[in-house]
Amino acid sequence: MSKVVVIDDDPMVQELIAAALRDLPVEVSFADSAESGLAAIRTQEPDTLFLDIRLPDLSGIELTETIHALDPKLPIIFITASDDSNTAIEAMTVGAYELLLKPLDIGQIQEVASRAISARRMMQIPVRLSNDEDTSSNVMSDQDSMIGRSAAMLEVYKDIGRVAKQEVTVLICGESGTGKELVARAVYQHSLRSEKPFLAVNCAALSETLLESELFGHEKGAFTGADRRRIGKFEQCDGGTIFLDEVGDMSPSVQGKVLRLLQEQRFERVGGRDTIQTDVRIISATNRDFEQMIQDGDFRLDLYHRLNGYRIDLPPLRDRGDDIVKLLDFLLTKYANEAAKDIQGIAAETLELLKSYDWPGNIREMQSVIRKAILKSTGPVLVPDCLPSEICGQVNTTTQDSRDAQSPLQESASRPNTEINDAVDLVAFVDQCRNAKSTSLYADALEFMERYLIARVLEESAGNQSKAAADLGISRGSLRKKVRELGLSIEHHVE
Ligand SMILES: Nc1ncnc2c1ncn2[C@@H]1O[C@H](COP(=O)(O)OP(=O)(O)OP(=O)(O)O)[C@@H](O)[C@H]1O
Repeated sequence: MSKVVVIDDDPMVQELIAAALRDLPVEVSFADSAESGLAAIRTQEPDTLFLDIRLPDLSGIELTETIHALDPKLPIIFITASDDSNTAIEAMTVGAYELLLKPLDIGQIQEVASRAISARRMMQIPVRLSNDEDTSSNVMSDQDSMIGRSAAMLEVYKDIGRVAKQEVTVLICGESGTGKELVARAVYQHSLRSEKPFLAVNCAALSETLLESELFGHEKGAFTGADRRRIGKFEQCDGGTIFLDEVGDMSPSVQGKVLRLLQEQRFERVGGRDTIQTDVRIISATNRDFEQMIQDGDFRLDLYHRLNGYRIDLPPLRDRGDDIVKLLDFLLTKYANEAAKDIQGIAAETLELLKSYDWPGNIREMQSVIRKAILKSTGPVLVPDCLPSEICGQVNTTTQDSRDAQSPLQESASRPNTEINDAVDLVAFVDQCRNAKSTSLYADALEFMERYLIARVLEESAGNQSKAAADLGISRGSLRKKVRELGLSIEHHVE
């Protein structure tokens, strides 16, 4: 469970933060002075800190230096009553993760705390490159493991070792769900900047204006809604590492600005005149075909060369040979433990089906399939009935060779639309989760509902992403991200 410390002498603020964090899996401790706060940080070793800018014995900004000496990567969320942009700037330049203005809002506290805890997790939880025989014994350790000892994965581990300590940019390419974020974290954790922050930005999740402001910051009045100056990630992360996820989704204007930053290590905030110097290492990742994007004029060749100081290609799961079985073993133990179910293994027939499936959503899809199979299972061994029909059906009708020869469109035409059919009975799904004593019912039910909704809208728009995104009221980038996260496939719906 993550730990949060709140240093604020206002009991109302303490109460509000306690109420906001009540439903999150966090343990919260409170302190009302700089001195007691420091003691709490020493004993609790928190993952995130809420810090009042005005404390009775010292200012929060002054206290930050001591806190950073204790824990340089602790995300600090400053709380301030003043809407004074100088305070905001000072807070961000001493290394604040975020700044909250009073009056505080419960939803905002929850959102910022979740982001900070996840940022801390990325920096702190070691990524273990697992080429050991025994994967299941490591399941309970507090590490994120990259399972796999296939020749292709050993090359990836070697690449990480070769490049981590070099001060060059790294470009990680691979299909969705292949582990690009884990690789980025492993590079950072083994780098010379591992004691400095690591901040991730998903370039597909934000509109062009918001992405530009997220990366470079903005001046007050730079655009509608810019009601105060904001410090961007490149300024905030000086000395550290920025992970640009889905970098292929950047608009041409943001591409131009990132290129200049890479060439000169300088930039201006949106709407600003001051030139800001920064020193960041960029690791980026994409699941798009860069060569094709460059040919089509969608990505700048000069920026590609700058981002590609060293390229790591992650193989799709279907090309990782025996790693599939190791991953199945790892995930089975992990999710059976989580669901507190006594699952002893996978039936031979089920294993054959899982081995011959082509896993278009890679490891993320496998996680989802195994979690659901465990929930569905009524005995100690996973039988084919526990698998979704696209896995059960496929092996009976096509051999591996004939499938290799099929185009995605032929393949989708031969598949029943199980994403929609499997997803209609929410009541039965919730019943199954309750019977299995699931401890992640909320997340599971939301995923179940999203899967149905997105598959249905994609089906109705015949795979037209712009139309589907407009109908859902989300950006195309967010739609693509959701499709990937849920292991769905857009081609599957194209007529
Ligand atoms: N080799 C591996 N062993 C175990 N788990 C893995 C491995 N690779 C990835 N995972 C897990 O699979 C999930 C997806 O990984 P990750 O987010 O790194 O993929 P990604 O390539 O960045 O996906 P996307 O392109 O959709 O952002 C994560 O939960 C990650 O921990």
